[in-house]
Amino acid sequence: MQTLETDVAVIGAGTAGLNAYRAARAAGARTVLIEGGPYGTTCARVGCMPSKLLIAAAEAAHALAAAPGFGVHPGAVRVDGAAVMARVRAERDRFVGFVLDTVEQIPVTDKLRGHARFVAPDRLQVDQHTAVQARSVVIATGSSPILPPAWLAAGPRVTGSDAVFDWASLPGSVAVIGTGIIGLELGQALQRLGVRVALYARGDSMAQLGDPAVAMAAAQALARELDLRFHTVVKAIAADGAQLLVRSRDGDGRLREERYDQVLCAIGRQPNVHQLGLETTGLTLDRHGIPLYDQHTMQCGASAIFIAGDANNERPLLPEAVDQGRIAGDNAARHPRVAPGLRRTPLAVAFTEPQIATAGASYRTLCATHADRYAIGQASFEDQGRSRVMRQNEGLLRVYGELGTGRFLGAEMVAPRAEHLAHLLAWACQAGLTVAAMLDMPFYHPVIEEGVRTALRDLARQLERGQASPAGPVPCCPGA
Ligand SMILES: Cc1cc2nc3c(=O)[nH]c(=O)nc-3n(C[C@H](O)[C@H](O)[C@H](O)COP(=O)(O)OP(=O)(O)OC[C@H]3O[C@@H](n4cnc5c(N)ncnc54)[C@H](O)[C@@H]3O)c2cc1C
Ligand SMILES: NC(=O)c1ccc[n+]([C@@H]2O[C@H](COP(=O)([O-])OP(=O)(O)OC[C@H]3O[C@@H](n4cnc5c(N)ncnc54)[C@H](O)[C@@H]3O)[C@@H](O)[C@H]2O)c1
Repeated sequence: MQTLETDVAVIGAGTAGLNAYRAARAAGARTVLIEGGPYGTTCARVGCMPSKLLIAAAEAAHALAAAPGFGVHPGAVRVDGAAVMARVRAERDRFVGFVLDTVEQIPVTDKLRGHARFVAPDRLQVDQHTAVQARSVVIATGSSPILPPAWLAAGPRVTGSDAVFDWASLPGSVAVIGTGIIGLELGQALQRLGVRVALYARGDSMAQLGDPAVAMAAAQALARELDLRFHTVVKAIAADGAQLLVRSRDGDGRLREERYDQVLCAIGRQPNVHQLGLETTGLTLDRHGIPLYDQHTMQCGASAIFIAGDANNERPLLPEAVDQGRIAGDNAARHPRVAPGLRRTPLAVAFTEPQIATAGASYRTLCATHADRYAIGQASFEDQGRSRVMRQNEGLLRVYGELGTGRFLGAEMVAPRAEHLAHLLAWACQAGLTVAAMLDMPFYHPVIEEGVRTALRDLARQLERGQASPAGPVPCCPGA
């Protein structure tokens, strides 16, 4: 057993960990980066990038399927599943390669392989080979898919999303459990690539949406092409020859048994904090076992331990892992002189079609923080000019503004090209613009952004009237 002394130890060489490492080094600290799994990051290996590669293939197939609506007839479309998956893997490997190059450039003496766990607040045990004595520690251990053992017992055809990107070809049928971002993105992509897909949702939530009106619009839009089973509980999964038998019960109590080639379990991810020996640190944990921490410094209590990225479950998204990792690494190096870092306006995009996006304060947050002190404006995309031109005229945008000040607070939407609308709105939010100031901005024609203007005009009217919502009291019931 060797002992290693350092200023900062970073646990996890994912996106948050790599950024923490760089920031700590830039602040002049001796830093050790500890990785227990493969290098390459979740984003590049099994997250953002391979999922968007699969979605890109699905968009190509969908564009052909939608072409006759414009009078364009491409002929018989054939999806070569093996070729689709080969491209996903090849491009994925290329993205992973860039990360591996970065890791390769880190001095060997700064890298340690193995799983780390605390044995004291300032001491880590890495596998059985190294004890690390550190002035500060950054926890950047990421998250893992939740996979119920009872479902996994049905065999290797029950998987989380990680396994999808290693499929050699496309299966004939997939049951997707969960209508969070992963379930919807992958479920729709597979369906568009010709796979028979059914999505099981125990409630009626849609991705990250909290606004019931937008969630309903999203459900309506996606149900046009997807077999969405709301209020349906998966009771059991069993092996059935080469297939899987899925037993479910719907909201009316009806039992169903159906066969699929694969089950994709997308019921959420949990932070990797439970095998870390946190009980030896004296940190106060929340009810999920995550240390309490300051969202501006990433510091856990008054300790020299910092937590960043999916590990803290605050906003488990790539840009957040970057920012939080940087803040945590910088403060770990400077401890005890920690300082708040830049936390940006929340922004999240689900790459479904239509896309689902949230920017600024979410509906659920406003219900908690603003109660009846905010108004809602909205715009439907059904008759929106440019959306109709593109035959993508579906969706709903709801924008929120503060009564009294007229300040723009946030938005939830299901809309064509929502990734761009959400950026626009998040920037306005972070700049602290009022709704009136936003309406003074230029809008071209014909563009989807004109839908934003329609919603903002509606919001301006509601703010003018001093009303909490266009249709009476705002139904503040998260998940409704
Ligand atoms: C299918 C999918 C699609 C996604 N799409 C998007 C998207 O489009 N846009 C977006 O913004 N976000 C997306 N995300 C989320 C994004 O990928 C994550 O938020 C981000 O990668 C988290 O980075 P991280 O550094 O916190 O964790 P990771 O990159 O997972 O890094 C954690 C590292 O810690 C290591 N580790 C864990 N425990 C220990 C230990 N005890 N000792 C040593 N090492 C340890 C792990 O091996 C891992 O390498 C997606 C996620 C998934 C799963
Ligand atoms: N485009 C993106 O930015 C993107 C894409 C993919 C993933 N991600 C990140 O990954 C995280 C994890 O995604 P996710 O979709 O796995 O989790 P999620 O938490 O977003 O959604 C999980 C869903 O599964 C449902 N669920 C839970 N238990 C269930 C059960 N027993 N049966 C049926 N449904 C059940 C939940 O109600 C929820 O709707 C996301 O929160 C997001 O931060 C982001």
